Amino acid sequence: MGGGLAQLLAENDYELLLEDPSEEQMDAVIQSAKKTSSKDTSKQFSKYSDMQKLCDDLDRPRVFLWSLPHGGVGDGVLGSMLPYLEKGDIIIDCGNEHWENTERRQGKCVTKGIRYVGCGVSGGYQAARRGPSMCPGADDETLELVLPMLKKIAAKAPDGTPCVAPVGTGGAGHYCKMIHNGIEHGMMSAIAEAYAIMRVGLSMSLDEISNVFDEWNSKGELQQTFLIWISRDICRTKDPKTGEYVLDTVEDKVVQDYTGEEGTGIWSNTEAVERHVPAPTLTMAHYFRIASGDRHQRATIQKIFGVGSGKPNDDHTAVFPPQKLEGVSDRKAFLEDLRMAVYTACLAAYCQGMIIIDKADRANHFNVNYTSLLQIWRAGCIIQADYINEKLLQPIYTSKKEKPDEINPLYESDVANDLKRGFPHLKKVVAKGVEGDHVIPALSATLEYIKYQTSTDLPTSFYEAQLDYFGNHMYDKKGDDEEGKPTEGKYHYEWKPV
Ligand SMILES: NC(=O)C1=CN([C@@H]2O[C@H](COP(=O)(O)OP(=O)(O)OC[C@H]3O[C@@H](n4cnc5c(N)ncnc54)[C@H](OP(=O)(O)O)[C@@H]3O)[C@@H](O)[C@H]2O)C=CC1
Ligand SMILES: O=C(CO)[C@H](O)[C@H](O)COP(=O)(O)O
Repeated sequence: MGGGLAQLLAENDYELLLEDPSEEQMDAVIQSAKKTSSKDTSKQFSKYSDMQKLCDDLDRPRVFLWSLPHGGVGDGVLGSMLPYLEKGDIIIDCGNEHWENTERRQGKCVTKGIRYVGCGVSGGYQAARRGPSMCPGADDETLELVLPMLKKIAAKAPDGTPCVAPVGTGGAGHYCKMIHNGIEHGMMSAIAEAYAIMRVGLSMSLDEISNVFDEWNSKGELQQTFLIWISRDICRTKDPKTGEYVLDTVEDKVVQDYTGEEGTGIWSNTEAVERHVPAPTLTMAHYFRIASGDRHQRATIQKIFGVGSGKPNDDHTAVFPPQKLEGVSDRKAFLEDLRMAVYTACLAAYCQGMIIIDKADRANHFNVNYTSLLQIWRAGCIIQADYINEKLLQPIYTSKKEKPDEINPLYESDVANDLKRGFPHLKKVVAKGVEGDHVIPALSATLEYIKYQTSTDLPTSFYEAQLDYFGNHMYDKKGDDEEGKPTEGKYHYEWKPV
């Protein structure tokens, strides 16, 4: 990511002083720039292995931009620079850093007059090279200083507006990028689940599935959705050396949460729970990927259930294998159900993410600029979804000039209508999927979400009774609920007098 951003900055006429633990990596960046740049940028790069020398050689005001693994690495790099930094220097942290680390570092820097920007970057390594979506958070004055440079390199929406804008103060940029990734995980899971339904449930070939994704991407509610258009490409990509579909060679495990490379999935779900925001599309997608990550454990459990050898590499099977869907006489109609089911899950993921941001915004005084945030997500990012962003969410957020106490997309009739419209399609897909033993965690969780989030008659009356029975936790009587925040119940019943 850092290498791509460096090349992009060079192409935009900036001079780059590179620093990396590996000289080879710096050479690779310079070589890549030679091959891929629209002009000769080789004279704009120089390599450093000594932080003091790099700091001395940089023109004032000095701007440091890095893209590092989160946590200790960033702390270490900042620690190695701090002795040489001065008032007015600017650091732009483009990694996926935890927002609390960002705020801690901002606190550390501010005492020396150093400006620290927490800038989430999205779009992957290719966008880093050609134009990413960038989500910077810091005080207004600092953002004003860095925006001209970031605007030059950021992705541009079709109307030319750069996908970078001031998002908020403190750790707001990294916070919003973290939730971007949470939304991304919900969307990815729903699409992966739909892929398997088509492949196994409808016995479709990869080329056929690719065509379906292409159609979904071309019009309607999933139009210009990054994850749909890359799904089209993933399904049709063959390795020219072997003639095999690359997808058919990919093992079924997502390991990022185990390796500690990334933390955004864990953090966004922890945030949801801690802020009391039901976000089941995000959370079920996350549980699904952590279950997938430990293939050895799955194989062991499978053997105990009486299937397979227990060795992760021997088998690609299941105790309850997904089946061809029964009773789908009209494939075209079912594919339309599937399209709407995926759209509904993607929309729910967006809503859940926006609600988490809203809660955190008010609790942490981030002062999030939602119009900026949605502008940032218009192009160059993984959750680009034109209909959801431009047709549904932008009108809602731009109409709220005076920030109300709470911005909740579920309170908005256009979003509500779409979730209502998607519900019967999602229900059909989930019902068929359940019948055929398909693995559909994000889709089924979204169906449940829509049901419970729109009901005032839930089985949780029974749950509350259980809590009161064993724990004297108190309950409210029907009709007692007061407007406002949830409060402790007023009644206890001696269910089993001693
Ligand atoms: N990959 C992606 O699609 C995206 C990644 N991100 C975020 O960007 C950041 C970088 O990701 P990515 O480029 O994929 O990761 P890489 O592992 O490719 O790059 C990490 C960089 O950090 C350097 N580094 C590692 N350890 C140290 C250390 N102790 N001291 C100094 N430098 C160190 C590495 O050096 P060396 O090259 O020598 O190993 C490398 O240059 C992460 O925070 C990631 O979450 C954000 C959006 C998209
Ligand atoms: O930030 C990203 C995209 O937006 C990166 O691709 C990141 O590596 C994805 O990791 P994770 O799935 O663990 O969030």
